[in-house]
Amino acid sequence: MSAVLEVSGVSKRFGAFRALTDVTFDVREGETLGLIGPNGAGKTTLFNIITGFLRPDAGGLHYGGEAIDHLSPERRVSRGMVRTFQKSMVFPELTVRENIAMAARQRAGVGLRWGGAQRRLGAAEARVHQLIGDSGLRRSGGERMSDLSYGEQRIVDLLISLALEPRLLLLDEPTAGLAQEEAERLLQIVRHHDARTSVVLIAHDIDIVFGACDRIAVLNLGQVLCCGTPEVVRADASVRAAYLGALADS
Ligand SMILES: Nc1ncnc2c1ncn2[C@@H]1O[C@H](COP(=O)(O)OP(=O)(O)OP(=O)(O)O)[C@@H](O)[C@H]1O
Repeated sequence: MSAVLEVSGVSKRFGAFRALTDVTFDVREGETLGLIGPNGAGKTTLFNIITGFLRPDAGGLHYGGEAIDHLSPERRVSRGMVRTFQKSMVFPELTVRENIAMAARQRAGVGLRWGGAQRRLGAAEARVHQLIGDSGLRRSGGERMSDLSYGEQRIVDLLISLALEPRLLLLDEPTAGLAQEEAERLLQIVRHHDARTSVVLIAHDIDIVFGACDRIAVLNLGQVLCCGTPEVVRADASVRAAYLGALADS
């Protein structure tokens, strides 16, 4: 399996504080990679570097085989890198369908070019319909976002991201604050994502990460302790010592 993203020797300081030190790992085509670590381990800082909001002090990134360190966040998005934030980004006054449709139309390029606009609009609408239907939301799409539960809004956040048909989807704590059933539904959507999309998932809930991810990278104090399959990570002595001691009992 080839790598869609390669992070090589990335380091980042904030003043004298080392937030990341020599971080190296890759994200492979179509996989879901979990990114875990205690509070302050550097997970969000790493997302900020991958998406271009922060520049590393050392090291670099390759995306689709190309160095992207010089690319702005906007250029990275236009190449299929999509990120969700810990806070919901929907428009509360618009309906579920309208929120997702904005993303689907942007992806389809509707409104940017005249030629074939009608066909692209039709394809975008079909995509919205399919995403809502496959989501298990039990909503028609005509409801205003503000009338949905918090958990349902987070699921729509994910559908908006998927409507952009990302090549690399970066999910920052998408299940935080969700009831168990909603978290499982959201992860089911992630698991059944388009096989061409690679996902990096930050989550604090160990059961969620071990259940949903093909591989897991463990950060601790800004360093990668281990990166491998759930079985490899679960068996790693340094991970157990630093972070997953509780796993020994599970
Ligand atoms: N802009 C900044 N200036 C100074 N320190 C920062 C800045 N951004 C992050 N840090 C520090 O870097 C460390 C890593 O933060 P980061 O948010 O990346 O961790 P995290 O693993 O995402 O934590 P959490 O799980 O709590 O979200 C923390 O100690 C944080 O206080």
